[in-house]
Amino acid sequence: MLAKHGSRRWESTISGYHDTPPTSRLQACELSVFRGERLVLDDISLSLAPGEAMILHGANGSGKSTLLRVLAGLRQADGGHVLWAGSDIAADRAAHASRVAYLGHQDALKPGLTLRENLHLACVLADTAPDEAIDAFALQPLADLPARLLSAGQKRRTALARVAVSQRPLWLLDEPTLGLDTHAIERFGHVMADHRTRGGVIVATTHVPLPLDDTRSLVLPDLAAFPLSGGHDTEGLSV
Ligand SMILES: Nc1ncnc2c1ncn2[C@@H]1O[C@H](COP(=O)(O)OP(=O)(O)OP(=O)(O)O)[C@@H](O)[C@H]1O
Repeated sequence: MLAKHGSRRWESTISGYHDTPPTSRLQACELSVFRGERLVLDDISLSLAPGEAMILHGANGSGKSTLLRVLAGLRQADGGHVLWAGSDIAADRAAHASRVAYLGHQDALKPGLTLRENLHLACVLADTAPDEAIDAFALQPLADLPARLLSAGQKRRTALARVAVSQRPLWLLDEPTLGLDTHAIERFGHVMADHRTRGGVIVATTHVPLPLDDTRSLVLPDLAAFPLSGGHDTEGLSV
């Protein structure tokens, strides 16, 4: 358990996140997104129940990061909707932001703050303590070093620890294992399994295998292979 006992977001008996009752579900319905003139996502639908995980596959440029950002509410789709528990996330963006832990390609650490200090704000927002996540990613010996002194893999572990302490039910992870060694990947697998056991949902992009069991998979076609007009003959994708 990564939350402090008695926190707002954690029920003290083994249970799950407060805002992921069994009826909560992430859904994307017929999403389409243009980047500039180019249609990048066309008619993408998905549906994930609490505890489920999905891996997004596809060639470079096929729109995996774009889809994650739309699911996070960081980018608006040009068509279609994203729903959480049946409600359009556009109806209350602040509420959606408070349930999402988003990790992009950048680790977004403050270089002058220590590892532990970098976790502090997420801990305050979630009313959690950092120690269990620090342990989960074997970061104890580094906890009081400024982030600027960490290696690439150590920074990535710290960014993943920040996701873990967030106590957010929806994890959207863009190539989360970038730079991780095999031990760190294994540890990350345990953290993801724990998240799912508590009803958390994961959508992750990756070009390498992730330590996740029983995942759904969505392969995005590379629409750059089609004319700029967006006129192409692929079927809409639905998972
Ligand atoms: N700011 C932008 N303006 C216009 N097009 C963009 C912009 N950013 C990205 N794109 C285009 O959007 C498409 C999808 O990019 P995206 O980053 O979502 O792909 P990806 O599948 O995550 O790629 P990768 O596997 O390389 O990380 C690409 O063709 C890219 O060139």
